[in-house]
Amino acid sequence: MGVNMSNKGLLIVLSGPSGVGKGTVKTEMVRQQAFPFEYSVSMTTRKPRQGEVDGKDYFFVDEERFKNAVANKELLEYNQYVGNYYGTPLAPVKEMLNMGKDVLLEIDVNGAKQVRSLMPDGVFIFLTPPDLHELKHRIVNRGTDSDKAIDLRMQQARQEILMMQDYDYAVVNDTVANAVDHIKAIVESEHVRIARVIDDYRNMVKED
Ligand SMILES: Nc1ncnc2c1ncn2[C@@H]1O[C@H](COP(=O)(O)OP(=O)(O)OP(=O)(O)O)[C@@H](O)[C@H]1O
Ligand SMILES: Nc1nc2c(ncn2[C@@H]2O[C@H](COP(=O)(O)O)[C@@H](O)[C@H]2O)c(=O)[nH]1
Repeated sequence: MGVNMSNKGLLIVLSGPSGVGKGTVKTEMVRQQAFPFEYSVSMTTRKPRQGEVDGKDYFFVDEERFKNAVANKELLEYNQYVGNYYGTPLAPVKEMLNMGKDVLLEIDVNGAKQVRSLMPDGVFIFLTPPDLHELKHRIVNRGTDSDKAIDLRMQQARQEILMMQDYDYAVVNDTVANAVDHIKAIVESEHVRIARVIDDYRNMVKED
């Protein structure tokens, strides 16, 4: 983890297997106003689920539009996941960070790896389920995926959980309240850490 020495906002990458509760935890952080952040709305070729709103949950696009976005370098990262494309529009992320706002990305582990190599100053948080049985229970209970899609998501999850060691922090989503508190503490301590490093450098320059 590097230190962001500019006045830019903090990039917060929340990743972890599908169904662990990333979206639920993010929504609760917004509801509680746990800390100020902007949410990066991803682009996807997946069809909207019931209740999902274009431009709020995702930008729902067809494959041609997605491939154009890739070709035009409009995406910070992208990945194909269980038959659909998902990617992070770059311009709004850059704009928000430049305005000094913290930006939260909620993306899969493959995308997080790409972001890590491009923006190592971010804070990378892996949300993990208490166990795989509970993960499956959550995906099944969500009621949005076919049996085949559930099997594919569980197969992916087994691979993804092994990548936890590449993250700055792991947070167990046992209860949503615990996960929110833990993420809030991580972001706050990250801001304190950055402020301390900047102060140390300022003092060093003064003393010279
Ligand atoms: N701590 C928790 N305890 C019990 N159920 C939870 C918890 N967190 C989330 N859930 C439930 O698990 C299901 C999956 O949650 P959610 O859709 O937020 O996961 P996700 O990680 O965002 O998934 P995806 O990456 O596929 O979008 C939902 O039905 C949600 O209500
Ligand atoms: N690499 C990216 N992964 C993303 C992005 N937006 C969401 N996701 C991840 O995809 C899977 C499936 O999501 P679902 O909404 O179909 O359940 C899940 O792990 C998401 O976190 C993105 O922009 N880039």
